[in-house]
Amino acid sequence: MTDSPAVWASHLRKRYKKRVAVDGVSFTVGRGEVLGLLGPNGAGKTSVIKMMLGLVRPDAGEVMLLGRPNTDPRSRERVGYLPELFRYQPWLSADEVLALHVRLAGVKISGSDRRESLGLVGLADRAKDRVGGFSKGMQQRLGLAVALVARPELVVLDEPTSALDPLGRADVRDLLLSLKERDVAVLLNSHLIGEVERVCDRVVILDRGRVAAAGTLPELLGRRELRLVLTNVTAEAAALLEPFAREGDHYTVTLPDDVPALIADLVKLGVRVHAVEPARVSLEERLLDILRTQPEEL
Ligand SMILES: Nc1ncnc2c1ncn2[C@@H]1O[C@H](COP(=O)(O)OP(=O)(O)OP(=O)(O)O)[C@@H](O)[C@H]1O
Repeated sequence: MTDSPAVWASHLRKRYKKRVAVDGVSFTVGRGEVLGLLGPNGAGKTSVIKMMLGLVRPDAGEVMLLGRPNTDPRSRERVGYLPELFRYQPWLSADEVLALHVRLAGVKISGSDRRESLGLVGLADRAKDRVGGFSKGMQQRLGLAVALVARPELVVLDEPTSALDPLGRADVRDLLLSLKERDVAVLLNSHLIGEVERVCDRVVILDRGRVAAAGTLPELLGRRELRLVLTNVTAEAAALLEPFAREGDHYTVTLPDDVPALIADLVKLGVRVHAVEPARVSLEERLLDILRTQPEEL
């Protein structure tokens, strides 16, 4: 079963009363792949995650988790989940919360492995402290430890860094990269686009319940650009740059095959070249582009 994808979701659909929250969403997450789920508020990301994990019943569609239909409880044995809204038993210590989840998962994980999980999320010295006294960020770290403790093959993280400080976010990024190295698949729902851009192999962009775009980062960000700072740009030189976007002396053009040749031609025409910088559209720019060009009524 290890050659089946970690997640295979096909044509998921969910309506809440009159509101269609998810409308025909399909995607896969490969083994060891980190898939980012992006989209504006209310796009349907959490609904997709909940249907995927069997927490919400879809109106239509199917899901296979780690090679088993998600209607089979065994499909979730090797799945770790950090929900968007988390709350752990305030009267338990961090270690007791982990021990409880290990028992619920029905796996054998030793006390030292539990401590290792707490160490991974920076809570090693708080194992015996009651969760009720934890800050929100510490509770989120604990949630990550809960998601990881039972050695999952798939980890589903719904906004895992919403309560974390910048250092905590960097820790989570490292954690995600180490999961990837261990061939653990990750589905990451995050509004922090920079985070998604840094760790995800592939991205699915949802808008109003539908997949607006999907692909690897190079596929989504394919358009490469060259940014130049130029003065003395004559009409003849400008023709060489077409099509371009201009802000003052800053010109953005499609990346040409031969950058030195373009620069040499510009210089020959008397243009003064102050800076040349190849650039790629950021995921944020691309996301806004995609969402703005979506038809109003889908
Ligand atoms: N239990 C529910 N009852 C009624 N409507 C719901 C329920 N859960 C979600 N919805 C609706 O479904 C739509 C999608 O919500 P969902 O929480 O999946 O979006 P999201 O992309 O995760 O949003 P956010 O980024 O704000 O967390 C929204 O219009 C929401 O109001």
